[in-house]
Amino acid sequence: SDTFIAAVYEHAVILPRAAQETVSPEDALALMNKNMDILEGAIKEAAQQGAHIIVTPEDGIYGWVFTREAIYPYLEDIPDPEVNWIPCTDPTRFAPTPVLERLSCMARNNSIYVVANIGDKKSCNSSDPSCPSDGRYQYNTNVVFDSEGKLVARYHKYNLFMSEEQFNYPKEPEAVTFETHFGKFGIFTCFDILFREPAVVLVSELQVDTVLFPTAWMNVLPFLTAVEFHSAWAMGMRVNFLASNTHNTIMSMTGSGIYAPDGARAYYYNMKTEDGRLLIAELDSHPRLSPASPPAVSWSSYASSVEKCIPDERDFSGLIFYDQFTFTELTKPEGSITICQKDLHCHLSYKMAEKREDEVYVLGAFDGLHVVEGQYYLQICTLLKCKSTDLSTCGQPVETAQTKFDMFSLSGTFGTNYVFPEVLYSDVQLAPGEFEVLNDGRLISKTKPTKPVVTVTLFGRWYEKDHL
Ligand SMILES: NC(=O)CCCC[C@@H]1SC[C@@H]2NC(=O)N[C@@H]21
Repeated sequence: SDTFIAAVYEHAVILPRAAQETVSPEDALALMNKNMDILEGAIKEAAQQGAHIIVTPEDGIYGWVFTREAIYPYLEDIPDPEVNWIPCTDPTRFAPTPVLERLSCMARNNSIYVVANIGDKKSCNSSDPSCPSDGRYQYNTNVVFDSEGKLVARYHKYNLFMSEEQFNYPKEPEAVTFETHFGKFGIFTCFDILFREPAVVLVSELQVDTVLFPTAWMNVLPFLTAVEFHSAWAMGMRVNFLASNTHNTIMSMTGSGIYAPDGARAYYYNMKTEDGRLLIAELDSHPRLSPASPPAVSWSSYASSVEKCIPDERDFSGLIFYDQFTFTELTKPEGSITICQKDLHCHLSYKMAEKREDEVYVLGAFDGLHVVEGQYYLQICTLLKCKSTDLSTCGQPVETAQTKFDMFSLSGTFGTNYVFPEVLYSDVQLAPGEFEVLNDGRLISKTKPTKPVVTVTLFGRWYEKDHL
């Protein structure tokens, strides 16, 4: 088919009463069934609305903050999909797997692909020198069932966040794909998105059309809020991206979406209530073949051609999420300015509808290794609103703005081809259809931006530099 209907469900997970305590297998299953009751409602509704596939969140069936022992009763031994198995019709073929059986039946009974995140366990012994002392590997795992309930994909998360002490790393990254009549799919989980393997391999080498992305994502402004970063990854990598987040406002977890390469088709961000939400939208099955497919981008072309920047005494430093940026203030209502850090030169042309006295914007550059919660090399050019008119607040999280821009054009001399374009309006709103990336690397407003701007950012990841 040329198009398909995608669904993602943001789920307010029912958490175990004390995730640090070990419960019986019966109590573990009872909690998982409560979550699956809600997921089943969403799956039925999605199927009724014609969806071909639905994604549910990471940790969506049992929650988080477990110890290694406490999560054990929640785990099932998930076979390799090669075994060709429909748990719904053949539940006793392997060791008891009530969660796989129920998920498989939800897919089969509703004729829809179902994507879920659960825990896998694999026993091992001393013949394996890496076998953990408790005699088992435990993996954070995504599973996919096709519309007949067959297990078609199993993916073990490779980039665990802050080590996720309850889980093991798989020995090698797994690039998991499967084919459907509505395109080729790849799958990875949450923190994986910041690294080359398996995320970039799936898109750049295995050429998937759509990425399935269960996540439990804590939002961090100004660049790493879920809807902002995940939609930017879809655009930068030129794939469809189905992001299903958990919903827990205390943990700043909200933000799910159905993203196409040219912008969001549907998204949900809600820090006001504890409601989950089903999103449904139509996507191209093969977005690269679509006439709307954005062109390949030469990211540093434009910025390399403009006047080089000369450090100015008014430039200053500030931290954004532990990284030291170099900033320059936008002092005029319109203009063209540059800022540099190391090899990265960032260039901005802009026009504000009016220059307000009570809001300050800066252009910032960062070229360096981010070292908090994992190491990853970044090159970032950003236009952003400061928290107050005091320049020492520039880089602190800001959600709202009142300044409207008539136009913006942002570019940088990136050393990497992996650059994710972000535009975030006031109140954590995206700007689908209102901006684009030109093939010379400029991120430009297509029309006059309709809402006040919080940030316009080119977020570059330079994977080769992570370990230098
Ligand atoms: N479950 C996960 O793997 C969560 C990782 C996503 C967190 C993103 S990536 C780095 C930022 N730090 C946060 O606290 N949230 C952001």
